[in-house]
This record gives sequence, structure tokens and C-alpha cells, in this order.
Amino acid sequence: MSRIAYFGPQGTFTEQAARRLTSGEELIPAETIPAALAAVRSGAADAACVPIENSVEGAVTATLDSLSEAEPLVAVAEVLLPVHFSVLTRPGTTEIRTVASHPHALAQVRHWVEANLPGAHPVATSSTAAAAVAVAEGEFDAAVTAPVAVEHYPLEVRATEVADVRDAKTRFLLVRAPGELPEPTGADRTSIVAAATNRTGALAELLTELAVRGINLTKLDARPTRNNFGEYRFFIDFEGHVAEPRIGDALAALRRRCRNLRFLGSHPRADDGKTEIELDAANEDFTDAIDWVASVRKGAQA
Ligand SMILES: O=C(O)C(=O)C[C@]1(C(=O)O)C=C[C@@H](O)C=C1
Repeated sequence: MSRIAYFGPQGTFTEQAARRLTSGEELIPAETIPAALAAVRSGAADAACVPIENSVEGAVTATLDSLSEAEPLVAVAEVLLPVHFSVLTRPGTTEIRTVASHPHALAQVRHWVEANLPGAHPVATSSTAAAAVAVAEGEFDAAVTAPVAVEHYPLEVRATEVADVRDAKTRFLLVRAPGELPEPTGADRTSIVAAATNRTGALAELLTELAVRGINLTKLDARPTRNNFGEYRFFIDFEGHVAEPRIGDALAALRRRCRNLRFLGSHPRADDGKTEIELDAANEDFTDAIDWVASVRKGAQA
């Protein structure tokens, strides 16, 4: 049976995502996102489930940084989960002076805490479930957690459906070592990370290679390379699958412009968005053009 590492401990949103992305595999909690990905790199796990993007707080930077470092990994599936929180305390707690959670979770309940727990200090923990552990151990007074966390820890629910922004979502990835890719479905996402050189227009050139091929971006994030101040890596997600001629053509152009390019996977999109392809940018347009050049080279012109 395969082993799936996930950003834990038990009761995180990521555990729920891992259950949605797998079917009966053994789930192994990891304390941090880099640890979950390291388990795949070392062979201790066959895949890892990690958060990548939240609709309120944006990119999960620990995931971006870990995916751009060490041995390459590729995303093979994704899931979108609705995000709202429960507030848990030890039974009998009367005064709440500290509220613990993952920084992304704290940022999504800031107004609620100000309005409902005035004067309580937010404290960052490694995950929402780690906050529940810390509250159970008496370290903090309240934890902002996934609704399911109360099933795992001896705490009681003080509030449910807590969220400053209704209908918030987090996207999670299932990540493996490079190997066989998922089949294209017509509604796919491809992800890359490119360390563009620090010169005028470098990022614009990369984005232009996608734009001129009619490829729609779905996300763009920048993270420092950590080597030289002002140098960034760009994480670019776009519609389409590397198996498609138009996406292959774009990736070849990006690789030509940027030697420091890492492919992070092509997989079906969880949001069901069909890939919109512009006029003259369909896969047949690319294969027709290649065939035409081949015929010209042979001295014939179709
Ligand atoms: O701590 C958790 O429960 C997680 O799975 C992490 C995480 C995140 O990284 O954004 C996932 C979803 C919520 O947005 C809050 C926290």
C-alpha cells in the first residue's frame, strides 16, 4: 500500500484534502510542509499532500519554497476545500487571552477575533491542529481549527463557521517524484518555477511567451531566491497540459529563455474551468504549422 505524507498533525485541513485525493492509502502526518515533501524525496512516502493557495491569504510560501529547492517534485492532482473555522478551548475555560493557529488561519479570522474576543492575542503555530494540541496542553487558551479537529483533541467547541470572508477556499496539491504524468483532460493546470535573470524585461519576456500562444495564466507568485537581494523566482500556473502541442511549444520557448526552469506538473484542475483557447492558438494550429514547415523543408508546400 502506498504511503501519503501530509501536513499534519491529525485534524488539519490538509488531512481532509489528503483523504479527498487518495483512496485508502496510509496517511502519515508530517509536522511541517518541508517535512512532508522531504518524506517523498527520501522515499519514506510515495506522495505528499500540501496546501498551495488560499483565496483570502494567497500563496502558501512554505510550499512554494520547498518545491523550488532540493530534488524536483511534480503535482499530479489537486483539490479545493471550503475553509471556515471552529474555535476550540479546554472545557471550563472562562477567559481567552491567547488565540493560536496557523498564520493563514489567523489572517482569515482577524476581524472575528477582534469583535468576539477583544484583547485576545493571536499566536502563530505550525498548523491549525498544532494549535489544538497546544491548547489541550494548556499552552494557549483557544485554537482556530478545521471543524474536524474537535474529533481528535479533548477540547470543546466555542464557535463554528468562523470566517471573515465567506466562501473562502484553499487549494491543495498531491505531489510525487517525477514519473508518469496524469492524462490531459481538457481542463488542466500546468505549473512551473523560473528564476529569471535580473535584467530589464526578463519576466515580461517569459509571460509574453505564454501570451502570444493564447495561454491563460491562473496564478503568478514571486519568491526571493535568497542568494542576492532583489533576485526572485517566479511561480507561474497556466491553463493546459504539457502533453498538448501548444503547451509543449510554450515550455520549449520558456526553457530557451530561462535555463533555470523547473516543471512542477500538469494535472486536472479542481475548479472545473474548461481551458479557453483563442483563435489560431489551438493544438491543431501548432501541429499544422509544424507540418507546414516540414513540407517546406522537403521542397513541397501544402
Ligand atoms: O493548518 C492547517 O490546517 C492547514 O492545513 C494549513 C492551512 C493553510 O496553509 O492555509 C490550510 C487551510 C487554511 O487556509 C488554513 C491553514
